[in-house]
Amino acid sequence: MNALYSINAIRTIERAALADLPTGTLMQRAGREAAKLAMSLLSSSTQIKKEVLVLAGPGNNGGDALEMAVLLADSGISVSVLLVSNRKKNQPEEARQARQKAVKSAIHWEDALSLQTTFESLKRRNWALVVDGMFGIGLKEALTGNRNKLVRIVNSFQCPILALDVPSGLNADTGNVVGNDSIAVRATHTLTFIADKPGLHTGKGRDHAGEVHVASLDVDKKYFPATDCWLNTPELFGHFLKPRLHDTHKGSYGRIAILGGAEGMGGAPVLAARAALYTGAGLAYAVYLKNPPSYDPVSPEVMFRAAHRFDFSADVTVIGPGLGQSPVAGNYLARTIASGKPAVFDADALNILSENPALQFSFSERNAPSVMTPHPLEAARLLGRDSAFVQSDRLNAGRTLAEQFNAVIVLKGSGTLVCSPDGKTVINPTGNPGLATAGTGDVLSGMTGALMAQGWPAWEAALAAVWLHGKAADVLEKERHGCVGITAGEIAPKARFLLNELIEIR
Ligand SMILES: NC(=O)C1=CN([C@@H]2O[C@H](COP(=O)(O)OP(=O)(O)OC[C@H]3O[C@@H](n4cnc5c(N)ncnc54)[C@H](OP(=O)(O)O)[C@@H]3O)[C@@H](O)[C@H]2O)[C@H](O)CC1
Ligand SMILES: [K+]
Repeated sequence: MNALYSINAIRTIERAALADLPTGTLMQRAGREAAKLAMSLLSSSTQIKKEVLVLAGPGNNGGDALEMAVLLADSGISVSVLLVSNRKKNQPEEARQARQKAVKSAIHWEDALSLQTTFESLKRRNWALVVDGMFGIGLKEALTGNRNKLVRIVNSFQCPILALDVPSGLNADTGNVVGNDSIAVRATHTLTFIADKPGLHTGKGRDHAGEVHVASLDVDKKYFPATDCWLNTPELFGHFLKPRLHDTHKGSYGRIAILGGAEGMGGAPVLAARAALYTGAGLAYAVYLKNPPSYDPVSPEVMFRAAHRFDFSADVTVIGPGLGQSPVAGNYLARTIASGKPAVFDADALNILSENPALQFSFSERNAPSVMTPHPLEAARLLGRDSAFVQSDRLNAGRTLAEQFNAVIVLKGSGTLVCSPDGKTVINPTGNPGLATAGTGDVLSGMTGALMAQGWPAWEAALAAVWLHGKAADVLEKERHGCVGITAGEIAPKARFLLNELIEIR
């Protein structure tokens, strides 16, 4: 359903399925599905003469592209193919057969020998659609030389770009561009084969893959191994979306305390506490290390306390928003870890933790439900690495932290990950760059804590909070005609609506 599979798993499935099918079956199916999607993209093009450029690589990804090109040409569409590698040796058998078929079709072949002239002519033409069938899951190294130049040209085109299986240059496991600072196709649409892949949805994946479509190629479910990786949907936390009973009171929905608010950062706990109330917590305290305000006129429902009067009796503590890294903050972090109560660890709580091996040890010994919500730099500090390391393989970083700290990890960023200590990974598809603004992390930690305070397990609370937080930003983006200028305080009221809507439709 929303399962995601690694390249290795896809290879295993493909091998098993191919062994039971005549040669070329899956490639022909891939070509047919690609032709269908290409036709539908062309049908919304306003161009009168609809010319399609197909880039076909040396392997089976190129074979898929040629199967598709033949079908388009057969139906009267003007198709030009550029063979990205003319190599005939070691060509996979299916790809060789696809090329033989293509040679006999009405395809126009671009000159692959005088590439510089060809590149110049490609730039001048007004394509209705470009299909990227250069490289799929077989790409091994960065795209260099002429391939790099070609991708640069393709990325400058204004027309729809349809990537087959994976945008060339993107690692389908990690969502990183192969060769780090190299290049990958920026597609508007990706048609991925057999099953969906994690790298299309996290890191750089979302920017490169565009709208992702999955074509299973009718591969029987019996070939699919169990997976531990999914895209986030409300089905994953649906069990806890329950209407409230009349005979309940505020205590039934939990008390949450947000611990932070060092000098100069007093807004962060308020944002988190408000978000907790909007997500249904019965009572929310904003606990300040020093000098709490007496009340917040905008949200007088939030109760303010000084940390020295806080006794960790709340059902859930969220520690981190505006916490700072003072020794006092460190003491409260140690007490939260030792409290034996469910807790969410965010922001400076994570920074303090990353510098303190003794705290890390006591953290890993905790038995109470724990959620950590690092952004890539905080995750990097916890791992003793840099953020480039985290971003180069976000799944690996999230899974490592979950195991190391025995906590649910929410690794924020494009395609936020939720990882559990028992190895499950969920990638969140909601959200947009409007969330890249101050305070949105505080809102997320407040929302997560609020669901835990209402009795949700840490895993489902994190999944729901991340999904609702992103979806709220998507709703705001639609309403405002763009994602620029979304502010953190706007998110929780929208998330409240979405949460109630999910409960209602269940
Ligand atoms: N087999 C089927 O029926 C189906 C396959 N599908 C599609 O197949 C691809 C995977 O195909 P594969 O041939 O394994 O790999 P690719 O086409 O992605 O690319 C491999 C070729 O690319 C060369 N290569 C790799 N990296 C580079 C690079 N940096 N620069 C230049 N060339 C590169 C590689 O050459 P080698 O010499 O290293 O072997 C290969 O020639 C999959 O993505 C699907 O699109 C479908 O699933 C349908 C069924
Ligand atoms: K591709």
